[in-house]
Amino acid sequence: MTKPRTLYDKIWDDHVVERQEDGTTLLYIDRHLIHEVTSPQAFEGLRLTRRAVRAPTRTLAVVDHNVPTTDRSHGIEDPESALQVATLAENAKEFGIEYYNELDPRQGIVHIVGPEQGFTLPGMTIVCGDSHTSTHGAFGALAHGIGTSEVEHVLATQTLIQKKAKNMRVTVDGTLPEGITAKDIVLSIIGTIGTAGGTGHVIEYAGEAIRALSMEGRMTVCNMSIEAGARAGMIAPDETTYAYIKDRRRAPKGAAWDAAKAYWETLPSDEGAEFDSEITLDVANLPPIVTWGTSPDAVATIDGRVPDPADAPNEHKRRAMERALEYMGLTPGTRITDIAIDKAFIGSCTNGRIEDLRAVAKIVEGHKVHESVDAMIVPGSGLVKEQAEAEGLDRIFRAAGFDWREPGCSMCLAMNADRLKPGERCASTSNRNFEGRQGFKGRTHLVSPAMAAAAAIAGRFVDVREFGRD
Ligand SMILES: CC(C)[C@H](C(=O)O)[C@@H](O)C(=O)O
Ligand code: SF4
Repeated sequence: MTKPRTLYDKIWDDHVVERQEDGTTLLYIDRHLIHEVTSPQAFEGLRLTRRAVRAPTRTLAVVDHNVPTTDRSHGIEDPESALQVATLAENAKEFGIEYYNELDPRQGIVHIVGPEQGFTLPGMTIVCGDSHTSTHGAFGALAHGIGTSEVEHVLATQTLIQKKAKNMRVTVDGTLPEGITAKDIVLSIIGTIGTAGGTGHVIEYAGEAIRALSMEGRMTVCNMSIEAGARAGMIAPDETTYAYIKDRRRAPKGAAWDAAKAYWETLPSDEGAEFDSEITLDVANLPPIVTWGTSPDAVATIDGRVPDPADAPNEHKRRAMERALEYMGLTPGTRITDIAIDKAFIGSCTNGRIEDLRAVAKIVEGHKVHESVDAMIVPGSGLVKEQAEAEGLDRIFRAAGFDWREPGCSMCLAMNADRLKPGERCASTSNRNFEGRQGFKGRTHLVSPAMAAAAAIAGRFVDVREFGRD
């Protein structure tokens, strides 16, 4: 009998090109996604050494971080962004890589585009010069971010030097209550294990609450694995996965589909496979989660209050909490529902997919954005935008007073014109709430799309479970 293996073990084993005694391994890379921020020097490196891209068809390039989310049909005004975008376009052309420019309907945030195109498939190794590459793990792939020098290495060789991480399993039991989402699950996981809880590990998410999630929800969970410190997050493929992939443009067809599916079905962790660490959570009574601080593990529940540093377990924690509260402009003991917001941002690779927008539409239909709030919705891709418009969601958003934008990363990280002003407070569906993340001195509260939508309307955080009842 061979030793039972995890999903991670299996994908790893199937991609080893060579392994040295100290564990240093050359891994084959199936898919490489490229965006404008982390690729210019990598292509420059290829040029300097007169190398080609080893496997152009395994590489896909798209602009997302720098693109403005306003009308771009007349070019990009900001010279720096225009240069970043033009550079990617030139590099893709010169090296023969498929490229979606800012006017292409397939353009969008790289982690939304890969799955949409069927470029992301189970059992694959997938990398991108971007930390949220973990998103693709939702398909039962081993997917993680890499640095720019590694981007060059993958472009040139289609391999990556790695050491194997440990296996961690997070089992999420229970049936998710109405109005509670994948975002609340992952924020609650991070709140439980902390931002270093997954360090050195690849997390496999399992359990009935994970199985019940759509692919969109699974992507939201895997997306934030990086915020728990993990190298990657993954979910074993199942019928939900196959139904999402089938007939996508780059997915295998006909006999190739059958063969691929037969392989994918061998991937789930074997019974008795050993995990180096295990966590179990029950979400049957999970309330909506709102972050109060400047780290994604600073979580509170909607019915809770801003915590008091006096209750911190140690001096170091107390200081960090004090600093976070000062930055966030919050006082200990304040009810979360008494926190007023200035902006709402709905979008990002965490929550910029069609299902997220449907959840928002359900909340905002027939309501108006609060007079003191500026609210924007940025679809994760052109295809998400098209789908939302085909369903009439954009009309609901506009009628409620939301700004309906062109796809991109936008205010998730403020690399374009979409940003918070100093002191502004935002209900955001993105994944990071660090100081300055959404603009200098901007204040970010991470929430689910439904919670951001409800806050935009109420002007403060409210419980989506009660929203619209009165
Ligand atoms: C710009 C890019 C390198 C960065 C990342 O790696 O995650 C960005 O996408 C982010 O979310 O901070
Ligand atoms: S949406 Fe945000 S987290 Fe995702 S890739 Fe863009 S900047 Fe990074």
